[in-house]
Amino acid sequence: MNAGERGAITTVTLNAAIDRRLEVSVLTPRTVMRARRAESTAGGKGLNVARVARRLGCDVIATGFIAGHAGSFIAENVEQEGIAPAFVRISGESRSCINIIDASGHSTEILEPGPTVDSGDLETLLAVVRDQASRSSIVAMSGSPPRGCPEGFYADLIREIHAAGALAFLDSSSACLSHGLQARPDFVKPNTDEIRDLVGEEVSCPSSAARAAIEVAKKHQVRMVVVSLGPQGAVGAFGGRAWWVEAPDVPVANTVGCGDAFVGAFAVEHQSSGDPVAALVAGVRVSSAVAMSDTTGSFRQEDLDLIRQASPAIHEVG
Ligand SMILES: O=P(O)(O)OC[C@@]1(O)O[C@H](CO)[C@@H](O)[C@@H]1O
Repeated sequence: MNAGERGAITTVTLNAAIDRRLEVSVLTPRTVMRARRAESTAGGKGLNVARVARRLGCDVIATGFIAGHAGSFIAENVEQEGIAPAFVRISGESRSCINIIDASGHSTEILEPGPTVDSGDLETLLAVVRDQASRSSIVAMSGSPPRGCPEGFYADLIREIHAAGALAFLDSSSACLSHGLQARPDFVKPNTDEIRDLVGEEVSCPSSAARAAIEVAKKHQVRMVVVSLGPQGAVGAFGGRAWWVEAPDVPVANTVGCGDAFVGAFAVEHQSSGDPVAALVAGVRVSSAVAMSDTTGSFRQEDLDLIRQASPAIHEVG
């Protein structure tokens, strides 16, 4: 099978979750609060990536660990979205991630630890990823690891993905990111704190992000390094050059899952055009549309259509 026949994008969510979004008027610690609205979606970063890539028309396979009744909810929710589930079932119960939004739009997140994996679970997932990578153009791995998962596991997955001939995208942090970089993923998306830790210099604006992204790309031989700058947009370093795409000015309802939406949209555009700058534009546009929607890691087509009407603001920087 050559790369052109690999239609799908596979996402890996090591610690899948039920994302619970609760709306309250005022968040008051040490009191009893009643939520005005509550919503549950399949979450953990990789499943937000999967949902967005599917909504953009791509064939998507979702793998990772799920457990218990919560795991069944996650698998059903994913299937309803038209995503092919290829999860590994483990013992215990998948976690819930709580996002409390108050009337001023501020978000407070509480993330449960989730179940513990053992070496047999990890071996099973490696085999599933090896198999799915052979029919995918891109395997996108996102999020924090569950308990019991070694920090170098993403690096093991990257080696399997490359051996199967697919591109490896990694969106994680701390030790998982630094270990993962040693296996040379094709794409990473550190935030400003994470890239500051990698280069040892403050990153606060597009030009400092561009310098840092070029340095990380060169040092770790990563083809695509993107730094998310929140409301300022994103900077991407590709082939020794860097571009900044400004985010459009939109009314923000819920920012949880915007970074994941960026990865989903970047992957879909990269798969179809192979152009990382076009993928950077797609990522910024779709993550802005996701910020406009109440639902975590999802967007309304009319918001995206409106954003797409304006020409993107792209600048070469660095
Ligand atoms: O613990 P992780 O996997 O790093 O993050 C989990 C999480 O906060 O990330 C997503 C938003 O990016 C949410 O869907 C989810 O609850």
